Formats: sequence, structure tokens, C-alpha cells
Amino acid sequence: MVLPLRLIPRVAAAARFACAARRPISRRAPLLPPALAMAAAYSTGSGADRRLLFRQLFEKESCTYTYLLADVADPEKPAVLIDPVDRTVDRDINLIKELGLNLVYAMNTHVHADHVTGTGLIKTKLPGVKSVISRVSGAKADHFVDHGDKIHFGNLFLEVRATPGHTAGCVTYITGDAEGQPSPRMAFTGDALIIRACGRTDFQIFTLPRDTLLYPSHDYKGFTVTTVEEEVAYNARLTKDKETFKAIMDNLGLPYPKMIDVAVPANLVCGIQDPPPKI
Ligand SMILES: N[C@@H](CCC(=O)N[C@@H](CSS)C(=O)NCC(=O)O)C(=O)O
Ligand SMILES: [Fe+2]
Repeated sequence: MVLPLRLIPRVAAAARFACAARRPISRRAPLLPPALAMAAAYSTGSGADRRLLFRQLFEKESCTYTYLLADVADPEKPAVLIDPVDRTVDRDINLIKELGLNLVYAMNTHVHADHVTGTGLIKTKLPGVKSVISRVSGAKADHFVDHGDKIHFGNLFLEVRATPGHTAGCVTYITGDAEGQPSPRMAFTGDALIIRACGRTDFQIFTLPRDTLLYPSHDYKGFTVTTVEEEVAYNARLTKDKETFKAIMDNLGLPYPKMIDVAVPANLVCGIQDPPPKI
């Protein structure tokens, strides 16, 4: 495996640890650091003053996260769905309808190996929705994105960052506000970064600001969200030197994904396939 791994300066990490250790701990301190408290607030709904509606959804067979984002300050309430799974398409569409949203884009971070994407199925149920994936992925979609592109929904957008490694076409989607209004920095990392770990990859995620919230495609341990700062300090793979990283990744001993022979061919054509099993 060729790994142009971005090395994390260990000295800087050690200094951060030392700093944190000296900080007095208040009994009344909130349990969540500010960035995480903000994520919790945004995940529970939207106040009148809030433009971004955000929901994190989970598919338990493949441990996949699907993310719903919408601009609820726009009268059309345009929404995007990141990494939908075929088995949970009806749940997701129902939620979108309940919230009065207008789904515009069904997007993938990459060609998944462990589940069939829901994008093709969504298009059959909600005509007008456009599927999105990176051009480099080699998969079919209505709209192809490249590094630096922006996918707009209302006054919000997702910026595309190429984060190859797990797959050549992996991208991370990063939130932004077209009017420059403050909003939480959120990065949807696909499998380029899994909390405290990573997919089989190198990545370009640690260049983001330290308080950026990271939302991966999967979680196998019960985590939901992390930050660049936490992963720079605690990621069990990406804090290692190149040789150690290679040794870890060469010895993961993960089983061949159960769905890979179905999922990859289906995902290369937007997930259209025989009707999925009833949930
Ligand atoms: N057991 C699962 C496959 C799990 C797996 O391989 N996950 C991928 C991301 S999905 S392509 C991965 O990179 N995991 C890294 C890790 O550390 O777990 C199945 O059979 O589907
Ligand atoms: Fe993957």
C-alpha cells in the first residue's frame, strides 16, 4: 500500500497533552466541550434564528451514518442527504417529509463496499433529486464533483475536499454559509476518518481548523461525532509514524465485507438494483 501519510508532529501533540493536564477541572464544567455542545444543539433541531437543520441517522446492519442537512431559513427548505443506505431510504424520505424539507441532492462520499447506496432508490421515489459523487470515483451519478467544488442548498453549501486513500475517489464534504454567517464547521469524512481510527486510507483532514466537527460514514463503537483536535490527539492510527501506520493497516485482520460483491457493482451505477429486502 502506498501511503503518503501526513505525519502528526508528536512534540506538538505532547505539548497539548501537558497543557490540558495543567488546566484546572471545575466540577461545574459542562460535560461537553463547546464544539460538541454546539453539535448536539444542531442535531436536535433548529431555532427560528438557525439556518442549518442537521440530523445524524444510523443504519445498523452496516453501521453506516446518513446525514441530513437543510437550509430551513430558505422558504423552499432545500435539503441534502449524505451517504443514504438502500435499506433505510423509506425512513429517510419519511423524515424529510415530516420536516417539510425539499430534498435536492442525494450524495455519496465514495463508492461504498459494505452497503448499497440509497441514491438510486431515492431518485425513483422522489423524481427531481440529483445524485452526486466524485468524478474520480468512476461511478455513475447526475452530478460529478471535483476538489474545491461547492454544492449549494439555499444559502448553505458543502465544499468538496478530495480525501483519497480508502478509495481513490473518496471526498469529504465541509459545511459553509454562502453569506459568510457563522455556522458550525462540520466535515463529513466518509471512511477517510472513522472516530479514533480510519478506513483503509491516508487523508487530508487534519489541515482543517481544530474545532471542525468530524462526521464519519461509519462507527463500530458507539461514537457519533469528533473534532480535528480530538483526533490529532487520540486517533489510534493517524497519530503514528508512517511505518507504524503501515504495520497497523496491514494487520487489521478485518473480514472481507459481506456485501462487497453486491455493493460495489451496484454503487458504481448509483445503487439501482433489484428491490431491496423489506426492513
Ligand atoms: N464487517 C463489515 C466491514 C467493515 C469494514 O471493512 N469497514 C470499512 C469501512 S466500510 S468500506 C473500514 O475501512 N473499516 C476500518 C475499521 O477499522 O473497521 C462488513 O462485512 O461489511
Ligand atoms: Fe467505505
